[in-house]
Amino acid sequence: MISLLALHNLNCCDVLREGGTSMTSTVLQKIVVPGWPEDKRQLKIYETSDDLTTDFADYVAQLSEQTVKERGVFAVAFSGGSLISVMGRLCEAPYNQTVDWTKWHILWADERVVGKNHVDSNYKLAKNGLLSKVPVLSSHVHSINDNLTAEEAAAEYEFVLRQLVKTRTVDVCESSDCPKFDLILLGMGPDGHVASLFPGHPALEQREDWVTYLTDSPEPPPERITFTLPVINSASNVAIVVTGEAKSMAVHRAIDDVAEESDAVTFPARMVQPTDGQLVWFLDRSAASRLQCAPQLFD
Ligand SMILES: O=C(O)[C@H](O)[C@@H](O)[C@H](O)[C@H](O)COP(=O)(O)O
Repeated sequence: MISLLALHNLNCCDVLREGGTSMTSTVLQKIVVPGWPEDKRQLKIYETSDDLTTDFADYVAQLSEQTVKERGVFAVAFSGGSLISVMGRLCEAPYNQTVDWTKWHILWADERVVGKNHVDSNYKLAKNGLLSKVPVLSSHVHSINDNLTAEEAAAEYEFVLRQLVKTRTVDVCESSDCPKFDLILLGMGPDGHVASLFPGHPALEQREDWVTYLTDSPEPPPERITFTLPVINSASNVAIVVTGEAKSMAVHRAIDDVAEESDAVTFPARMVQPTDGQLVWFLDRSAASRLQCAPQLFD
């Protein structure tokens, strides 16, 4: 694994080269930025998708253990896409035995407004890829109502979320009054979208609602609901998992300091900046291949 800590002001950073630390990794490279809180932003780059998947499973399992100790529950929000197959590692030993699945409460950071059995359903994807294989309690799986319009489904999902916040099943963020998820798991599209927050779409601007809706998603299916940025940025932990060369330019725009200045307020993945929480990017080598902050990785 190659780990870069603290993503900004990388031009004034110290670079430390260390030996491999995990069983499968070959290189660990750590960039420490003076003045940047190392525990708030991390970028991890892996030689192989297998390295990534295993370290990601460790990360989720550790957060789950620590949070269950502290709060008695673990409130996590999933996205769709390839993230779910990465999460598949959690169904295997040792995680299937060591993770306290009965304490998990699961919501969706975004969902397509289709039936739960539809091939496009993020619920179905997560159910087949993870939830049906581990002892999560069905009463803790909070999926959207698939009998409603997108607008109604978003309003109802926000209501569900408000009830979970009232009981502190989902914690509350004191600075924003938004839900404070223990963990929000995101993928990223080649256009930089996260959850169903697409570049240039008004949903990206939404600051009042916790859950909003789209009927004109640039990517099919057109009708979706999504957490808004204030909810994502109020989480205790956010992980963004990205693999493949096709997303390397978006990774560059989301992370590098040299990217267009306007990207800070228009490029969704770059706008994921948890206020008090921690952000970890999990990348494979191909996805990281255009990162200017780490050219030494690719010499
Ligand atoms: O429902 C969705 O469409 C997703 O939640 C979306 O945000 C996804 O995570 C990205 O498009 C990346 O998907 P891939 O990893 O499959 O490219």
